[in-house]
Amino acid sequence: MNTRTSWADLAANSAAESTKAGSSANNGSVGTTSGNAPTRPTYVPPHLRNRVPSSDPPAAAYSGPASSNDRSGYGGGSRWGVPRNDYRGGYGSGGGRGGWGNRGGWDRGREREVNPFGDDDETEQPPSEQENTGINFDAYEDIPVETSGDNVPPPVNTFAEIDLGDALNQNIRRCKYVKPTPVQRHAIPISLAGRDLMACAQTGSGKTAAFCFPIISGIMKMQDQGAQRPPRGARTVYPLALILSPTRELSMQIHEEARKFSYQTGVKVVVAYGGAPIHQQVLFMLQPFAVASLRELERGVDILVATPGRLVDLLERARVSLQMIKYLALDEADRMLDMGFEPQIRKIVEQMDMPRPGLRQTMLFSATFPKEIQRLASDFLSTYIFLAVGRVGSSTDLIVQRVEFVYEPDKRSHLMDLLHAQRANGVQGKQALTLVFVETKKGADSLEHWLCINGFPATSIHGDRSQQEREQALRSFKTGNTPILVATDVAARGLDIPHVAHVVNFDLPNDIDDYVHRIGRTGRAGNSGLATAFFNEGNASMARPLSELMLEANQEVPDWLSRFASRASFGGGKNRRSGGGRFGGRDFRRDSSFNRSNSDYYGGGGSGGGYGSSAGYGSSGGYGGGYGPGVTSAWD
Ligand SMILES: Nc1ncnc2c1ncn2[C@@H]1O[C@H](COP(=O)(O)OP(=O)(O)OP(=O)(O)O)[C@@H](O)[C@H]1O
Repeated sequence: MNTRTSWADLAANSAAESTKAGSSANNGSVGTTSGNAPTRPTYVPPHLRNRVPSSDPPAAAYSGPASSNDRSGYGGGSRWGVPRNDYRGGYGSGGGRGGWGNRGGWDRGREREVNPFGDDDETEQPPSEQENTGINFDAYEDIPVETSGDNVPPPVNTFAEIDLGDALNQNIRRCKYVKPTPVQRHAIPISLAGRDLMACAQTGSGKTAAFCFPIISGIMKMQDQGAQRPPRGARTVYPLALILSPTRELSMQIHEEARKFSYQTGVKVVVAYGGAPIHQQVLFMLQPFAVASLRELERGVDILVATPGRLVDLLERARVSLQMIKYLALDEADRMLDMGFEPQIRKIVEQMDMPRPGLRQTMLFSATFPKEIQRLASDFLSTYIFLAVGRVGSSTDLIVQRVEFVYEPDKRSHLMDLLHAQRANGVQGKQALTLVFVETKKGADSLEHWLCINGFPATSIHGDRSQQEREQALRSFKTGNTPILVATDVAARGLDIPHVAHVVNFDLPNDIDDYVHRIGRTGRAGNSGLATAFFNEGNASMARPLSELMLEANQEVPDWLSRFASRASFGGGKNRRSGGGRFGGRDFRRDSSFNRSNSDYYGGGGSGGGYGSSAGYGSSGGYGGGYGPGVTSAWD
């Protein structure tokens, strides 16, 4: 149960944490202090922002700390010309242009590995259980867990109980992970036992490590057993594991995490993701950077982290072969299998040279898993275990949720009121990190502009921004240089940004699962957070799923929303609650209406078919669309 405080207090508390944690990064930064508008010498309006000067050189395969004028005419992610202080030393670039890169991992010439922890002096201090590990374990003590499938391996309580290998265990300690989170307690033994897995667990509950640890540990074991690897330097590379995610930023984040977990294990992790808009990309593929990065990749990859579009491109150009894949992980698996991505995923998994289910191990993870998507996903799995941790498809009750009725034309001034109050309650006048979701890219640009001219340093992330702008915006937000990030759904899933105090759904999404992922950018790893949604008649179809979700998460549902919910006709395609709207998400194999043919879904493996069937998926725009006419998908 939440200890309720006002939203401003919550935001202020979180800002206090932010201040502590981010003080070095923020040191002297412009735009986060006091209520006055910052000095903005070089503001560039949104319509000029994507004009990348043609003289802008291709990014190098490695870049150290950059100077402040290397970005398209404006300095910080804020576009205010704020001096940049948000580069992490030693961070391999991969360029801002997408493409490839082992981002700072291996010095491939000499096979010397850059320490991703920056603790080269090796004075390792094992953290005590009291020490702040980023996870508030008490919040997870009584979390409900449900598993189904044959012979489910028992969960563990500690990392020590699992044979992950010394090097990986040391990295877990370096990450200050004292004990496994609930999803890790269950998922890691299942995966180590070689079983396929479909796992649902709440946002921010540690799913990345849950799929990375077994993969890294498995590859280490293969190395110990002297497994044959293809020769390095070949034009085609043969990764042993593939991790797919829907956005570039999420792929980069998974890569960074995986690189930490695999430090000094001998396991090599490389990321490949989409980059600039297609016309620039074609041009860019001819640039030396692309060639250099491909060469880098040719020096070896064990785990390839990728977005689907870029991977298809690489497969078609025969730069990557999936023949040797032993592990396939789909993060945000329900998104990866919805209308937008499903054909690409089928191509990668079924139509290229990847080993069949049963010959590889497949792990699907998400916080939401609608039954229709579970059914689709079963095509990719063999005799799998379904794991549900927490109220799946639900939000965590660590997030205080507010819904406010705001007419469309009043949204901006209402947002302004929230931000002013938040600033007044903030720590030392600092703005708490606030993530504002809007529906369209244009809407993001225009709100960002409006916030900036009204004294709130903001930046934005959406699909029309270049990759380097997107990365820069994220950095600028993380460091607090621009403590407001206006985003489309491209930032809704997976991004782990510490100290986000407040998520504002300026425009509510059309899909309740998207709402769950969006608000999950706060209240992560056991910390509290606040989510405010602006609701009006245009969101009537969300009234019912939203009020149900809030009730489930012990939130106060305003009377007016309940009235909307009782009026709203329900049963529309998009707002089915994940897993059937009850605790645990539900294994679709247990639902007789999904088992019409009486085939043995517990047997998994290829019997699932049924895409486009009368189960409802694929009809009326299908699940997970949510983009109105003229709105292009925010996804990569
Ligand atoms: N065992 C652990 N101990 C302490 N911190 C952990 C542990 N496992 C993960 N974390 C931290 O918890 C945070 C959230 O983890 P992660 O990003 O994997 O969540 P997630 O479940 O994938 O969220 P989402 O559904 O939003 O993608 C990260 O900062 C991660 O480093």
